[in-house]
Amino acid sequence: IEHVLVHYRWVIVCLFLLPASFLFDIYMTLRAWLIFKLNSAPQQHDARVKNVQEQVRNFKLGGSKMCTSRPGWATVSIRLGKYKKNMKKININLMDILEVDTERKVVRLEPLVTMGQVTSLLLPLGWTLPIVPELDDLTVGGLIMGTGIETSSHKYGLMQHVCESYELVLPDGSLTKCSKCTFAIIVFSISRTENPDLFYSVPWSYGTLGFLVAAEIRIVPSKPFVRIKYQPAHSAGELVDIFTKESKKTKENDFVEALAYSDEEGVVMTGNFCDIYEAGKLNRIGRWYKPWFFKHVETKLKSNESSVEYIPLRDYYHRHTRSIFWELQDIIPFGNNPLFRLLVGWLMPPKISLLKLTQGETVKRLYEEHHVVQDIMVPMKNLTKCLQVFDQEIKLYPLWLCPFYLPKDPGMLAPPSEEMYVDVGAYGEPRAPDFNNVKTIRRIEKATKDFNGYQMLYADSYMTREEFREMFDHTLYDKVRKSLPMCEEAMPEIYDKVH
Ligand SMILES: Cc1cc2nc3c(=O)[nH]c(=O)nc-3n(C[C@H](O)[C@H](O)[C@@H](O)COP(=O)(O)OP(=O)(O)OC[C@H]3O[C@@H](n4cnc5c(N)ncnc54)[C@H](O)[C@@H]3O)c2cc1C
Ligand SMILES: NC(=O)C1=CN([C@@H]2O[C@H](COP(=O)(O)OP(=O)(O)OC[C@H]3O[C@@H](n4cnc5c(N)ncnc54)[C@H](OP(=O)(O)O)[C@@H]3O)[C@@H](O)[C@H]2O)C=CC1
Ligand SMILES: CC(C)=CCC[C@@H](C)[C@H]1CC[C@H]2C3=C(CC[C@]12C)[C@@]1(C)CC[C@H](O)C[C@@H]1CC3
Repeated sequence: IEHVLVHYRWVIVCLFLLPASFLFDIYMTLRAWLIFKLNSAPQQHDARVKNVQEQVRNFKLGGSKMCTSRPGWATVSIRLGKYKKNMKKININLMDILEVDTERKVVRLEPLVTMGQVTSLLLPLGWTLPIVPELDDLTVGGLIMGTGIETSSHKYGLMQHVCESYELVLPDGSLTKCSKCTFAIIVFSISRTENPDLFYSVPWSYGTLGFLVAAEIRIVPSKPFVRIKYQPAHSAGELVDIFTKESKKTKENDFVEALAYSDEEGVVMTGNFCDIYEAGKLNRIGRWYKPWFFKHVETKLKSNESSVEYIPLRDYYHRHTRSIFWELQDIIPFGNNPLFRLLVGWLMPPKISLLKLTQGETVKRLYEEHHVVQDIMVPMKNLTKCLQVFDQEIKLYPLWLCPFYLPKDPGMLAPPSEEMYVDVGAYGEPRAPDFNNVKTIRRIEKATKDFNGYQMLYADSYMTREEFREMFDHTLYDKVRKSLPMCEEAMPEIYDKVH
């Protein structure tokens, strides 16, 4: 079985995982439809939260700690979460959209709501989240407790920066709400803010302060299409220049992204919401028979000229979903073949959770040793140096470049000053001859720290506890953990979950 899993993984994926993924999606869509029609989600929310409180109150101190019961294989991250084996698992059965408030411009969501659900509901209403992380299965809880980024992040920041409030069941079983400390509140001492210390320490806390049971996230008006401009670059300098310039245009560009195809070539994409499209320039890239998005973008390198096309908004948001960025080419090598797309493309992609569940020990080990999945966030001014480090250490292309604005808010990320950052994402097989998963990633982690950057923690991290504390500012986190009853005794530390 292992031999087949390693050498003919596509057989298993095509014969079993694709139909299973399809059936799972049908079940979830029908369930969501029924819940919406019966309007049952908001009514059941309070009872479900009480159930979470009860489970937490029943937890007995001593030895083990608490985490969510979501199995490791079901999550969108590289790790399997072995810590879950020995911890008391709290079942957070909260997976519905509770309310869309277009007056206050917020949506209230339960933590297991996925990005796929959010876009299905909001886009037809003419609204969207300011940031929609692109994989359908990413959840609100995971993105808040971890982090979320998208190509609109140069305008809005990370997921944490578009959240208005969190409702949490704390380690002692009490329910609390915390919200942002706004300028008006500081200046006029309006006492509407609730526990801002907790609010600012929740992002990147990986569920170590309490259990999220609902969150209010801002919404912004959306339009049905995105006008995309592709600008090819034929040297590293040109790529970084265009990308940096476009990222600064926070008013002009709604979306900015770049794909680096080698150390010398890349394509910068800028996008804007629009209501209509020019005749002959509409490209419905989400359709099952269309080429994978990163392959389509690569064709833009053949020219020196920039070009424009229009993409339906939902297709744009989930543009990297069908090919799981460029990961699927390793799993189904003929996945982008036109005939395969035409016949089977509608079943793609297999669910990440099912890929994880069926990967087996050998595939997992091979991925650990010969594969890189890392996102490194560095100040934009260090992008050139960062690309050189990636080229020297892993030589893996395409690289995903996504700019984001990082304000100087309290919390785990404490940048020296507010500035534009960039996420450099590497997903695939490294071609650097002396690649060694632990040594190489450790060198990249060191470089990241030297650049005043941060590692995204859904990926494998090899830092020591001290190095981790140097990269992420634990001042507020430690203070909040001390102040919350039973927190230090009942909840693990972030490092113990992510290293
Ligand atoms: C995969 C998936 C998951 C989903 N998950 C959930 C979920 O977990 N919880 C959930 O509540 N919904 C969820 N939805 C959304 C919901 O189930 C419907 O798809 C929603 O879009 C209603 O569309 P409709 O056109 O069938 O309803 P219709 O009955 O035709 O809707 C009529 C009109 O009501 C308005 N409307 C629709 N939704 C809302 C709203 N929320 N607030 C105010 N006005 C509205 C719109 O103007 C719409 O045109 C999900 C959808 C999908 C595809
Ligand atoms: N574009 C992007 O921004 C992308 C982001 N990611 C990353 O993927 C991860 C999200 O994946 P997803 O599968 O949704 O999340 P996970 O289930 O992996 O959850 C991530 C962390 O959040 C904690 N958590 C989740 N829900 C709750 C809750 N209700 N209460 C308390 N803690 C909670 C989990 O705790 P526990 O360990 O106890 O289960 C876990 O430590 C994030 O880390 C994100 O940064 C990945 C790809 C793209
Ligand atoms: C855009 C950002 C910030 C991150 C994107 C990260 C994703 C490309 C990865 C997140 C989890 C990864 C997993 C895999 C591929 C790459 C991700 C989707 C696998 C599906 C690869 C095959 C393995 O057998 C299972 C992996 C699970 C996690």
